[in-house]
Amino acid sequence: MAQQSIGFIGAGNMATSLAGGMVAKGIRPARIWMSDPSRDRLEEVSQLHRVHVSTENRDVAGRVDVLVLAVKPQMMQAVCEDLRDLIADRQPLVISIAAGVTVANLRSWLGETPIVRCMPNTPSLVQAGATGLYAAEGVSDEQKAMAKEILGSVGLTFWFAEEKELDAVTAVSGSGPAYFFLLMESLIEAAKAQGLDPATARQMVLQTAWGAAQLAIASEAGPDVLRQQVTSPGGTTAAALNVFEEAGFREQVQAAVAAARERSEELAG
Ligand SMILES: NC(=O)C1=CN([C@@H]2O[C@H](COP(=O)(O)OP(=O)(O)OC[C@H]3O[C@@H](n4cnc5c(N)ncnc54)[C@H](OP(=O)(O)O)[C@@H]3O)[C@@H](O)[C@H]2O)C=CC1
Ligand SMILES: O=C(O)[C@@H]1CCC=N1
Repeated sequence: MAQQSIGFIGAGNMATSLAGGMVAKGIRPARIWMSDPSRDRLEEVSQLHRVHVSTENRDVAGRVDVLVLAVKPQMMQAVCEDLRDLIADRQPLVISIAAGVTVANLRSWLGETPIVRCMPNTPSLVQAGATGLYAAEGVSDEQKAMAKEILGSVGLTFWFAEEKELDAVTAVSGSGPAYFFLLMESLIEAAKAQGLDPATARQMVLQTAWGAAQLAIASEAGPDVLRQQVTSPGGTTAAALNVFEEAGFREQVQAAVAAARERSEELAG
């Protein structure tokens, strides 16, 4: 990977997942900077990943080649406007990971600079991320390659030609890990309710989730076929799946993803 320095504005869950994943992948921590108002948080991140930290966003934005904006969407305007003069001078590649915040929003707050919007997810921490990317007009091929290299160091990357598509990406892969974690939580609770001890319940559920994902990735067959292979006619799986189907599980997933997409659109303001 090239030797550009990378700065994160905001050292929250997603930024630390990305930075931690990048360091674990072999990117030198000395190339990574992070800023956040919380000294405690920065101390924790620097202990864990050995990256440079600062409580001053301008200190980070003034020294890096690639600036990753990783604050909550609601904070983005104030954060960008504070950096506007530095951005005008330095013209770094800006990568925003914020849900819903559009290139038009970012341009109006930051001024002219190359902008890539992306939607990563927290499994990036273990190099198992999935990131959707969209390059605004004016981003060079070299800058696109740089963005792909950074996000690609922590998982799979997918380019989208239309910015609007990122709302669907947010609802599917951005928020998606939480849907699977909810299923894991619920299955652990159910296992405990059936009398398994908590530690065993947790391990068995996580191994089952990991195994199912690995099998689905490795297999040519789709998840529908793999589901059928588990489901013996008149057996236990059929009894469980009937409960899910009767409760409208599929419709609930459709509605949940539509709600996430709608929220992503609302965040654009
Ligand atoms: N979490 C996820 O799975 C994903 C999140 N995202 C996007 O990533 C962004 C961050 O989300 P997430 O990591 O979950 O949120 P967090 O709240 O965990 O992280 C945001 C961080 O920014 C800090 N912060 C607040 N104000 C400022 C400021 N003025 N300057 C610098 N840092 C500041 C916050 O500090 P404090 O807590 O003290 O306010 C917090 O540490 C969002 O825009 C979200 O849409 C995208 C994909 C997935
Ligand atoms: O919940 C959120 O808004 C962010 C975006 C995708 C995942 N977390």
